[in-house]
Amino acid sequence: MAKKKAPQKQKQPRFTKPSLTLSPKNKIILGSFLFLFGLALLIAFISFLFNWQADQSVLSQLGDRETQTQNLLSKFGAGISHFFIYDGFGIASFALAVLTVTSGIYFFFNLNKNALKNFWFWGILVMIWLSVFFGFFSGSNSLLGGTIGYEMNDYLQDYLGFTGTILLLTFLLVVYLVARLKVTPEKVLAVFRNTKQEISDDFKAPENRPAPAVQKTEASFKDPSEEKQEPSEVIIEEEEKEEPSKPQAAAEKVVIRSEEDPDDLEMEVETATEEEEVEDNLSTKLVQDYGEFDPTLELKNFQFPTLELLKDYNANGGGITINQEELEENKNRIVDTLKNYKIDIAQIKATVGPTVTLYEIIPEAGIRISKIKSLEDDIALSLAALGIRIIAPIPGKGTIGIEVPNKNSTMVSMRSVIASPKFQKAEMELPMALGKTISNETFVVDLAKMPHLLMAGATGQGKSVGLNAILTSLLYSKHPAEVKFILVDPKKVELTLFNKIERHYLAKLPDTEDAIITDNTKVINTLNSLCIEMDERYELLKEAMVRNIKEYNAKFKARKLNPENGHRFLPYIVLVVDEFADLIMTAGKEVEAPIARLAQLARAIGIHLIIATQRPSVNVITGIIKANFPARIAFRVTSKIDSRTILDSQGADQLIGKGDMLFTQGNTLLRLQCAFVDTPEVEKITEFIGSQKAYPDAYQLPEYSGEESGTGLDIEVGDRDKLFREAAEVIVIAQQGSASLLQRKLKLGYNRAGRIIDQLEAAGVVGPFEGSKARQVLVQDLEGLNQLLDE
Ligand SMILES: Nc1ncnc2c1ncn2[C@@H]1O[C@H](COP(=O)(O)OP(=O)(O)OP(=O)(O)O)[C@@H](O)[C@H]1O
Repeated sequence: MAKKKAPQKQKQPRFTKPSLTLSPKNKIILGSFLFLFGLALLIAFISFLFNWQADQSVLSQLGDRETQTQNLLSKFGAGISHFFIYDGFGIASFALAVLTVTSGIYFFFNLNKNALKNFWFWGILVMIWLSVFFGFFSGSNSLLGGTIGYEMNDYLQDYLGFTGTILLLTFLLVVYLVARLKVTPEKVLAVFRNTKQEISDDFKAPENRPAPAVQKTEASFKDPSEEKQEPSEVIIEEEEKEEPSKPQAAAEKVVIRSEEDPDDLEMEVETATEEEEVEDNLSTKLVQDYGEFDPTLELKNFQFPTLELLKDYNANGGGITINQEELEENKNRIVDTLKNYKIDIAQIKATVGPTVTLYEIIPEAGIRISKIKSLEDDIALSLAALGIRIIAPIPGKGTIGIEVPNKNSTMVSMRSVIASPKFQKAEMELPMALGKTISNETFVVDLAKMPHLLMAGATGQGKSVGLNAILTSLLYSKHPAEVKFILVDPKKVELTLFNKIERHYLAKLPDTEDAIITDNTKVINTLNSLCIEMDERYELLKEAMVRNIKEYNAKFKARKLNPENGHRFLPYIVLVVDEFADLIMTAGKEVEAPIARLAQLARAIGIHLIIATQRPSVNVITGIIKANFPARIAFRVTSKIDSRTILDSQGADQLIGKGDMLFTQGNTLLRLQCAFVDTPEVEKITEFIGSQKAYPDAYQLPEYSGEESGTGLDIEVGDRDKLFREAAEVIVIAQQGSASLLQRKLKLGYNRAGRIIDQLEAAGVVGPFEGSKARQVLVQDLEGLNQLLDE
């Protein structure tokens, strides 16, 4: 299949690296020299075979002009042939001549140099092998192996003996056949089988053979019986290809005519040749010259935060402590309680986690699961513990689970999850180390796969810590070039620490001061701007003919997308809203609509949303939002109804708080202990990052001026941009009022293009802002424009 050609308008990069590669002209000169030199070697070698004895006596006088030699290339021929054949590798030296001729052809036609290197490598090996092999016969003819072949053969025979040398040469031959000619036992067998098949086919009657369609057509002109007796030979002539630049899939024409009867009707057979792959030359060349595009280059000395910045909470005490007494006591209570209700247990097993212990029981046959489930409160009463959860049955296992909180829970430190191999080796786009599971395994998920996360929990149950844990995970795994955060914090205090990494990791609207958004009206603008970014990204993906951001960035890194056409490396954007309820209460539909739109569409283009709320009621987490957030985290909530709103099932109301949480990605519920990261730790991390070299500014989101600022523009004529007139013409000709068009055509930044659009609106060239659609152009043609502007 033909690969996509590099964009037509691709230009040479601005700086050209001094290159050692030959210019096309020099390649032709070198190619012809090598070709002719190789040819001279061939002629000299062949001539040497016949005249070597005659010329041998004059070898010492080759410097003398009067000396006569028989070699076709005279003294040069005699000398060089003697050097290579007699003193060198014997007749195997012909390989050198062939290799030189081949090199000439390769340079002349500028063919793939890697293949040439391969030729030389294997050619030299074959030459040495042949020379050693012919060394066996050097006694009878000293030209066969040459002096080197003879000596090497002699040397090998001294150490390995005659048989050993033969075995070694055979082994090397096998290596050559397998490594170079790719001969495999299967292929050898297939060749044998084919030959056998052909022989047996020959014995079969010709009419039994399925004749190719073309032969059938030809046969219809002849007497079939005649043909049966004397199958006429056909000559297949390949017509010279007239136009080498014809499309690759063009059919190859073959003329078939009978040799017996030259007057017989000629028939043209067309067979479609396989489409050749069009090498994406420019991108391959760019990658060869400059290497793959590296998005991290601008901050190439950026250092990821070190583990030392995180506190080691388990340093003295370490890990989970198993309290045998507590386990035994709980087990007995569970067994006794169930026995009171006439439920016998066949087996019981305990898994101790950081905060809860899971008791898995297998009841005796005939016990109804619903009966155990209904005893939840009774078991909780008898264990005198909060937060007991019964999972009946545990999905994927034939057991019933009873989760009982530990008396002394163990804190899961952020350090332990970040240091775990699971996180360190995670091959994910946006890895998040959320915490540890009940079996004490580190739990890491990919935000890019989720693709959006809804987080809820009553106040003080660990939401903010959870958000910090997620952000910390991303800071520990992603370079500032790869991910950008938009932080919305109506509470104004939770995420302020991240201000320090504004120019590394944050994204914001142009011309705004704070990157962390605390004002609800700004949230609306940011969300709408993010929608514009989303549309732009989809447009870029469409142009690049890829389906998602991963493929797009891979293509961009391989330099197959031209930055001059607006293509750029796309970082992931993670929008974090700390208190969604507050937002929806004040802005309502205005935020719900863009959030729903982003949630529905943004997954492919690398925009992911994390939304946290204290109040998981249905007017906050509306149906449309819920439908688009399949991944959910629930910390402890106060009522069963809230639990249902977040998880679609109860359970979150039975959690014990302090980071105890339930996680779902649409199917099963998983109980996790969230990793704990304290404010001073976050502060240290952000300080560590913030003190390093940063980008000049935060990542700029597309400008969105909001509806109210779109009207009543009053821009002085003198304040118009220098490119105002040119921009107006571009817009009128294209009849499309979009800033991105100006960006592309006039190579402007987004801000300047946006400003020009505002000026065009004020001048009456384009209509008002219409959301993500292009503005209406109010002037029909250039004449109209001139008239308008002259006024
Ligand atoms: N994973 C955890 N491990 C241990 N303790 C935790 C964990 N998460 C939270 N806590 C404890 O709970 C307290 C409150 O957590 P956090 O501030 O995250 O609550 P919140 O849900 O954000 O509350 P609010 O909504 O009022 O901001 C923390 O100060 C901490 O002591």
